[in-house]
Amino acid sequence: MDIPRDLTNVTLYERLGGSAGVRSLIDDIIEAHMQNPTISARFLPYREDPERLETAKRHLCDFFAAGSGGPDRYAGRTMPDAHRGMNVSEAEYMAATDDILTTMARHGHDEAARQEVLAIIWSLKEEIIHA
Ligand code: HEM
Repeated sequence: MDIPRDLTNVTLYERLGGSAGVRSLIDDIIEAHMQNPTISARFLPYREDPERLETAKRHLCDFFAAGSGGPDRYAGRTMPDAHRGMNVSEAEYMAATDDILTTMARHGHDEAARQEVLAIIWSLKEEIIHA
């Protein structure tokens, strides 16, 4: 007999495709940041420093995974610490958010998943801008 699958028990992390899904999202989100005129200047220098880029991507993956119900522990800095001194503006925050949601849509993630991620990002706004 088929046991009906209760979709409400599927974590956001699983719906994002687990570790591999999150990694491919982060790769494409960072690429989008590098091509977004509002924030590219913040991210393009990382092209010249692949090791630093990889560390930042690893932290971003862990952060995303830990925040969406995955098994990973986040070992990066807190949001105010990571963005301190950058003086990130509201427009930059909106541009980054837009890249994240657009990339999720391109990866086929539905409205519900995008809304959940948006809610998390929104809750962090005050910790990121003008930190
Ligand atoms: C939209 C919500 C955002 C989230 C959830 C977020 C999250 C993160 C996380 C988890 C890290 C890794 C911290 C670490 O390596 O210890 C990070 C690093 C970074 N973030 Fe954000 N961020 C956001 C928005 C922004 C914006 C708007 C900018 C600039 C326009 C920005 C610029 C950076 C940079 C340059 C780093 C790398 C710092 C470094 O390697 O020294 N972030 N962010």
